[in-house]
Amino acid sequence: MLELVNLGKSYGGRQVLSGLSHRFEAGEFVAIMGESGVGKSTLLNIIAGLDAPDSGQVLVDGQPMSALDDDAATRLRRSRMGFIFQAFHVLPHLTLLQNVALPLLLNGEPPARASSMLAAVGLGGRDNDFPRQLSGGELQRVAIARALVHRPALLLADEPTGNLDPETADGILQLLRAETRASGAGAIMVTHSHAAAAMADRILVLTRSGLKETTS
Ligand SMILES: Nc1ncnc2c1ncn2[C@@H]1O[C@H](COP(=O)(O)OP(=O)(O)OP(=O)(O)O)[C@@H](O)[C@H]1O
Repeated sequence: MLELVNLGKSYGGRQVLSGLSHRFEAGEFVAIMGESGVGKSTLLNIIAGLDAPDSGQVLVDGQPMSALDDDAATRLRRSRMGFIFQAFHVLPHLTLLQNVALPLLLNGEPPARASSMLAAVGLGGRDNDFPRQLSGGELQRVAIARALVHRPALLLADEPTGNLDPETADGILQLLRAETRASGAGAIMVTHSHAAAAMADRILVLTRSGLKETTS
């Protein structure tokens, strides 16, 4: 469903991605690992359409993202993708419930599932709290609930368990797996954690020469 064709990206004359091609199948859970600074977040941002490649294409269901106008790209992201970013982008003036319900509201769907998603990430009963009342790990769990609430076809996650203790991280990873399996969603998860990567269907390592499959 998602294909990267010959992607190139540089910042200020420094080449980060070069000639990167890869095909992700629908419904597979893929972990991307690699050295700090190699371009993992850059790649995820390009897939998410938040950053543009200098060259090459991102194809979604065979269609180049670059061929979509801004409205169509926004609709595609909003309805088909879920995002968990390193900076959680939780909106401070909305309650936790309102934050999690946002993707449903933007897609014109009833917000019924938002409260149960908060409970699923261990924040049951805190619907009316505000983000300022939460720890970093709790905020991350709100971001995870929001990324999954509209059952996206593709989940993009940048270090989704980076701020969590090992036990909470394990619970969240199991939730990510269960939710994506239940809805047939694919996931691309950038992580430095071998424990997190171990639950993926495939582990890819990003190096200067591209994405390489690994068995460990
Ligand atoms: N907006 C930007 N402007 C300039 N340089 C950038 C920008 N975004 C990323 N870079 C540079 O691109 C390189 C790759 O960054 P990126 O965040 O993608 O790496 P990463 O593999 O995700 O690293 P980490 O594992 O440390 O999070 C880095 O050298 C970074 O400084």
